[in-house]
Amino acid sequence: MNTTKKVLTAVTHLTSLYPRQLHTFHHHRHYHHRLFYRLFSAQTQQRQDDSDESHPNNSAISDFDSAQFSIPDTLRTTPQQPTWHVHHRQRVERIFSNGDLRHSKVKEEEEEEESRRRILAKALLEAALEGPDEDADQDQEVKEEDQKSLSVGIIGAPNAGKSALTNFMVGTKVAAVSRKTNTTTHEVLGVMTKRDTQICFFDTPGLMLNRSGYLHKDMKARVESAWSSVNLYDVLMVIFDVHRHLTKPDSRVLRLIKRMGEEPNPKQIRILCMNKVDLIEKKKELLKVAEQFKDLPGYGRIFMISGLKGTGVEDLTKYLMEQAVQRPWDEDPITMSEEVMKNISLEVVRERLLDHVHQEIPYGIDHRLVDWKELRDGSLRIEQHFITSKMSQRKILVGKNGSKIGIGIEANEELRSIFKREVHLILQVRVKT
Ligand SMILES: Nc1nc2c(ncn2[C@@H]2O[C@H](COP(=O)(O)OP(=O)(O)OP(=O)(O)O)[C@@H](O)[C@H]2O)c(=O)[nH]1
Repeated sequence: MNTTKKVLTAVTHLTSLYPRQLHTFHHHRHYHHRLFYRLFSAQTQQRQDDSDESHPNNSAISDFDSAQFSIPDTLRTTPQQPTWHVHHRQRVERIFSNGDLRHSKVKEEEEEEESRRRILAKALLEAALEGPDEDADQDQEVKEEDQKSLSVGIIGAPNAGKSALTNFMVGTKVAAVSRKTNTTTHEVLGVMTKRDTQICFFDTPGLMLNRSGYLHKDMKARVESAWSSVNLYDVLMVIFDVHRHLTKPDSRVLRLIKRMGEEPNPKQIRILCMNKVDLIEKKKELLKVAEQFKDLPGYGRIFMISGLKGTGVEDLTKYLMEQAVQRPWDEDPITMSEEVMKNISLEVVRERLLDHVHQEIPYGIDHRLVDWKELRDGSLRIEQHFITSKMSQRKILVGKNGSKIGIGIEANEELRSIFKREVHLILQVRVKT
């Protein structure tokens, strides 16, 4: 857990404590006050950034605009000021305090202060007791002489699950980043940097064998150079779809597995990954397959995994980490071009949307990045629009009374932690007329 996450966890815990605190320590009048405070803070807020109000897209009719809702600043320890006019507030407070406004206000403030102090002390204590922060050292620079590296070539038939597995290991966003920074002959599928170790995963496309287990003649020259470079990886991971192998085996895949495992390569560790184990109901079947390949001396280990669900992936990652050798890293783990960041911002919102909508984003909805601006304070203003021609689709995206606002809040938090800076994410759902 990185520091931000740790603080967020502490503060989430802190906010969840609030209702209990209200019942335990505060009398009902105070409770009403807090309740109204909450109602006030749900009112429309003024935009705080220096965005251009006259932006052409902003003037368009929008059915739902997340900018109209305040994104809670979870790290703030003092409550946000209500936006209702002070007179309205005082009137409401007077009703609930029977005119004894001053007295109750002082008392409330004292109680609030006391309660804040307690909660903060508790949260800090919990954060301190949580033990060393696993990812915290990732923010620290690792000296070149301390760096360890491992290159892993992944080989398998199309659809074996190479990308899904790499995505699971390194995180989708990181994979997307490294795809773009790739400069090698083989495509970089992903880069995982943990503590002093960096693992680069490479795809090895076009390395298919013909039915007799040899290279296709027509592509021989091109493919041969690819094959020779396969030997340059520290680890070669042969991956196959075990479900397909049990239901509709492909002789070419079988030959590939056999050929790679025929004999040990003194300069390379080879491992065999039986992927998509989640699709196999009778787990005994898996043992049969493992049995089938156990006598191939070329493989140091056989792993049973599901790259999509994550089964067995931790074990595989641990194994790979242990194979890393003293060598400076190849990739800068944190460089991101603006183009990549833009794609990430779209991907994160789409992911969140899928989580909330529980179905595919309806066909025909246009999801666009309409504005990307770095503000003077270093924060990012990102505006994305969903454009649809159907009211029914608008309902799916917006939810009842804008209940899907959570999408924007969660995506905003995630982007903030990926980009390591403040993010103002504005989402709009618009109906084409
Ligand atoms: N059930 C299940 N499906 C998986 C798993 N891994 C991958 N898939 C699915 O298999 C399909 C192919 O996965 P990819 O990761 O794109 O496969 P790939 O090897 O990168 O494919 P190419 O890019 O064609 O070489 C996708 O629909 C994945 O969702 C798994 O562990 N379990």
